[in-house]
Amino acid sequence: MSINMAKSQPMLEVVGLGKTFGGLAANADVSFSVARGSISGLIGPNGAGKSTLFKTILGVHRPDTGRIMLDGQDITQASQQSRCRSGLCCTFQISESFTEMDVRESAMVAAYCRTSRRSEARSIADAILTDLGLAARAGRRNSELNAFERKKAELATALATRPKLLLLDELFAGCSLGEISELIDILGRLNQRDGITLIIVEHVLHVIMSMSDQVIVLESGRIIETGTPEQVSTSPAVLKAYLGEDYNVDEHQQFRRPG
Ligand SMILES: Nc1ncnc2c1ncn2[C@@H]1O[C@H](COP(=O)(O)OP(=O)(O)OP(=O)(O)O)[C@@H](O)[C@H]1O
Repeated sequence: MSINMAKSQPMLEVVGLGKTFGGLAANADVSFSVARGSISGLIGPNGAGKSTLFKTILGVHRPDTGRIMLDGQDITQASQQSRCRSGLCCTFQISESFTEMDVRESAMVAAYCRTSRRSEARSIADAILTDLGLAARAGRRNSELNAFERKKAELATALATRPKLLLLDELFAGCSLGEISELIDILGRLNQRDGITLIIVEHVLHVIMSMSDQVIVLESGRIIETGTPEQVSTSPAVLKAYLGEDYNVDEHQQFRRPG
């Protein structure tokens, strides 16, 4: 494959993905693609199917229909570990088994996905902790961190796998305005400086609208709109999904809840 072809190839391509639980279609005929080096926002009302889609992309769920291509490689049947080695990772809450580890050890465990050498895993972990402003907490147990430090430790652990595509599930939830702005700076750096492609699921809509190159909107398991933040924020289908039939569009045609 020529270099130009590789560059134009999407980082992620999802085609006709479907996942049902019992009789409920949590995702139905979901198709979209994510450009290399871009930031995509995935939004939708509660129960729209966002987490199910993330989990299916990550290999937690097996889809009933459709396929998933990561950087040109079909990963539909791949294990979670193999997806991680192929460069797909998510931020996940530090589980019980990690709470008694220190911050550096958690990141080192993740770095072993890239190297079997302890010294190298340690230098990967330390470089990331320094970059995220967590170096001074490297020797602290995860259980000793405050909520925001815990989020950054989760991000550090995900980054230690050296992802090319990182899925972020509600990273901004519960953050103060100052913390939101710090996270936006960090994610911008990871995207612009390191070339990491990002997909962000978030209920904090102004974050999605300010950061994303494209926004994908799910409702009842199906994509109802894909476009730039501007296109999505004025889409009648999106307004109806969020606000119901009786929505009003303000004089700036902006997407916001009334009141
Ligand atoms: N493991 C499961 N077993 C059965 N039903 C499930 C399972 N996971 C999700 N669902 C159902 O699938 C639908 C989509 O759920 P999902 O969590 O993907 O939505 P969401 O958009 O992430 O919602 P939220 O914004 O509230 O987190 C919901 O009706 C949910 O109850």
